[in-house]
Amino acid sequence: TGTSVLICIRQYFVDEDDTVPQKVVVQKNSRRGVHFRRAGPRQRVNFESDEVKACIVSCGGLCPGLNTVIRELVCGLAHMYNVNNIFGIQNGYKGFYSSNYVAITPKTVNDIHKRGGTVLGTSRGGHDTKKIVDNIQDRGINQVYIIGGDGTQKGAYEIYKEIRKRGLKVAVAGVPKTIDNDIAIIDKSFGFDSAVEEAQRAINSAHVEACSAENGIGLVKLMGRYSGFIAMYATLASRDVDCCLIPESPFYMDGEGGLLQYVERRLKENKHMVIVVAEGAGQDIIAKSIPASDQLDASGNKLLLDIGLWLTHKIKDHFKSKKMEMTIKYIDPTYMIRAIPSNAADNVYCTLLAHSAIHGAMAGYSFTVGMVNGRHAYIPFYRVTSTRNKVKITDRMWARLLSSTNQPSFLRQKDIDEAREADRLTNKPPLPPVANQNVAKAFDQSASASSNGEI
Ligand SMILES: Nc1ncnc2c1ncn2[C@@H]1O[C@H](COP(=O)(O)OP(=O)(O)O)[C@@H](O)[C@H]1O
Ligand SMILES: O=P(O)(O)OC[C@H]1O[C@](O)(COP(=O)(O)O)[C@@H](O)[C@@H]1O
Ligand SMILES: [Mg+2]
Repeated sequence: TGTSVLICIRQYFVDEDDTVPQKVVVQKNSRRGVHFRRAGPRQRVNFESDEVKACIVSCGGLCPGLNTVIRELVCGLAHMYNVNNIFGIQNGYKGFYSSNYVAITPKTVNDIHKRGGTVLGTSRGGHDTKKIVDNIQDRGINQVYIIGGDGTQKGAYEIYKEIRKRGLKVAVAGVPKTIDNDIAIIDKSFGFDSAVEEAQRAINSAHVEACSAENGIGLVKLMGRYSGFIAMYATLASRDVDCCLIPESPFYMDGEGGLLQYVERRLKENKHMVIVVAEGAGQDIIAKSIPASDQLDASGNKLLLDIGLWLTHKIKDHFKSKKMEMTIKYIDPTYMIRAIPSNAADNVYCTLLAHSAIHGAMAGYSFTVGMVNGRHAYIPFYRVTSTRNKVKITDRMWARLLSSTNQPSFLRQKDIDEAREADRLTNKPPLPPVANQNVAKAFDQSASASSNGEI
């Protein structure tokens, strides 16, 4: 009924009909395309302040900014909507049914944004939809804030569907977290900027080591299981990198146009070089020489072979066979990067995401919140979970990288054709799931089709 919305946000109400387009670059005669609900405070909210019992959980790997999101969810609920019944779920999804819920207040989270990690703890695996929703129901929780990556948002969608099935008045708000920046639809994920910035320190060290040796090579492995965004942006930011390898762009080692030939040429020209490799790059070529173990982590993610170590050995062996003096230093800064607190830009972004999530949950929506073309929007879960954001090697950004490093593209016509076909397929919108599950509103049975997150 809106009575609990405080004066301070009243003048900034968002019109219920405001939408954010998924695509801003279109052609003159393009169709209208997909639009999402614009995030922000509504005149009509679906909860009274004293009725709200909110909980917050963080899942998956660490990412700079997790504590900022937690802090701002708590402070935003308390200060904007006078909600004071807020609980932390410990150690990820399994904490819903295996640990005590911890009461949190603005006072207890006051300083946490200055620390890396998550004060709530996190984990992989342990998503048991029934047990989680049983606990939500038993404890009378009616707003669930879920911070996590692609796996976590899939889990949030399962929770949301179960809540709908049971007809509960519970809003589920997903806040997308991924240091790899691989979540679809959104412009970029929080923590990404901080990670790119911190990666510069590793690249600088690699450069110093490389420059100080005869034919020195500095090799840095950065995060990026399936998407090479951190590697690409860290390379573009640094200007010291001679070669960037990412999962999306296949490469080969031997022969004309191969990586080893390029490394040799670069050392002859420059006497040193820096290589940045995303952890998911070249997995297919390592698998040819080391039998892949096909091991999975607790969440079902494939455990990767260490491309950095493998490349180090291959490069060393190559120069040994050529009797050419060289030194290679391998740096893996993964956990040092993702454990830092978020930088100023990410802190602002985390704050806005948390506020947008709160406004949406107070209005009764269930969604993943995210910035889409610079505007905050409520995105139906299935849209963010059905595809993964990847570097498009047929796009201008990758072309910019190639012209900045001067590296060969390592691509054969077949690779380019495959990439074009993949782009064509990902540009096809995913089919909406079965009726009713597409609805971004968790309750309010009177809601018509226009209450979808997308319009
Ligand atoms: N398809 C899925 N359905 C339900 N829960 C999932 C699914 N995939 C992952 N999860 C759960 O989400 C959590 C985080 O997933 P994970 O892949 O480790 O990290 P992230 O969310 O950062 O990608 C884990 O607790 C995992 O059990
Ligand atoms: O060693 P862990 O904790 O499993 O994490 C490794 C993975 O975590 C990541 O940071 C991504 O984590 P998420 O899948 O949770 O977003 C990857 O870059 C890396 O592959
Ligand atoms: Mg993930």
